Amino acid sequence: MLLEAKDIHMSFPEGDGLFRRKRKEVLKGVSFELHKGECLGIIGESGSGKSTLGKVILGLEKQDSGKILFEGSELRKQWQSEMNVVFQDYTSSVNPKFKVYEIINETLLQSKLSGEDKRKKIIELLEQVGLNEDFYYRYPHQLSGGQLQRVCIARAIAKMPKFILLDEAISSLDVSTQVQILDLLIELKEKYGLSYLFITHDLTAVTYICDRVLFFKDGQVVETVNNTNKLKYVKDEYSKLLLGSVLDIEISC
Ligand SMILES: Nc1ncnc2c1ncn2[C@@H]1O[C@H](COP(=O)(O)OP(=O)(O)OP(=O)(O)O)[C@@H](O)[C@H]1O
Repeated sequence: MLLEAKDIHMSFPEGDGLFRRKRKEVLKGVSFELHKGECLGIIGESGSGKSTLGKVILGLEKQDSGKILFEGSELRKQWQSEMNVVFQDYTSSVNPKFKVYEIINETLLQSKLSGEDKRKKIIELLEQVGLNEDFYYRYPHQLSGGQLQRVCIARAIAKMPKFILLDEAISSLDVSTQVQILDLLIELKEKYGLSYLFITHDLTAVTYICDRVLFFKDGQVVETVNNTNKLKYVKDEYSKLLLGSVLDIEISC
């Protein structure tokens, strides 16, 4: 087991001033397991708490209660460097004043590589995501959306993490670029044994890349499908609704 979430609860303050003591529960007892080398999809409607769950896993938000275990350990310091993230909004997740090599170098700052070795490593990473040396000195505005998302993926894999959170990582791209990025993610997963948590609204992408999928509603996992080829056999009413609205299939009862 790579990652385990056990009964995660999370709430945010609601309202202003005096009323800020009121809290809104966004995660209501979320539990799941992510196996090594698998891609687990989390699909659910907007506002259901998917990104909040991602942030709790990355340690960007602190849960009210519940445990996150990585390789059986709760000690975040030990495993923080084994995780990385690719967000939907590639333009705001990079510093526009940074050149491509500086963006990738953000993950390599602690590495002992220096000078020519670091340059070689960055070029190697660019090649791994289907780019090349020509992109090294370019600024984000000189890249297409797909190319910039590839740079973000290069930054995410630079230290060879075991786990990458993909939060709507393809949603801002056009359909043909989405397929290219999904193919790249599948290739990297197989090559390096990476594990992904793939947060999305997009069921087609789920069937393309995910091994298993969690249906998420109102801060809770309402159903887990262990084989994405069997999506049409979902039992939960919400999962059926979600599937029926996206896929033109008859959902079995
Ligand atoms: N920092 C915050 N402070 C207060 N409320 C927040 C905060 N972050 C998220 N929320 C609220 O938590 C709920 C869940 O948000 P979240 O972004 O996790 O949903 P989501 O399922 O990822 O939605 P989407 O698919 O639209 O990105 C929303 O009602 C949101 O307004």
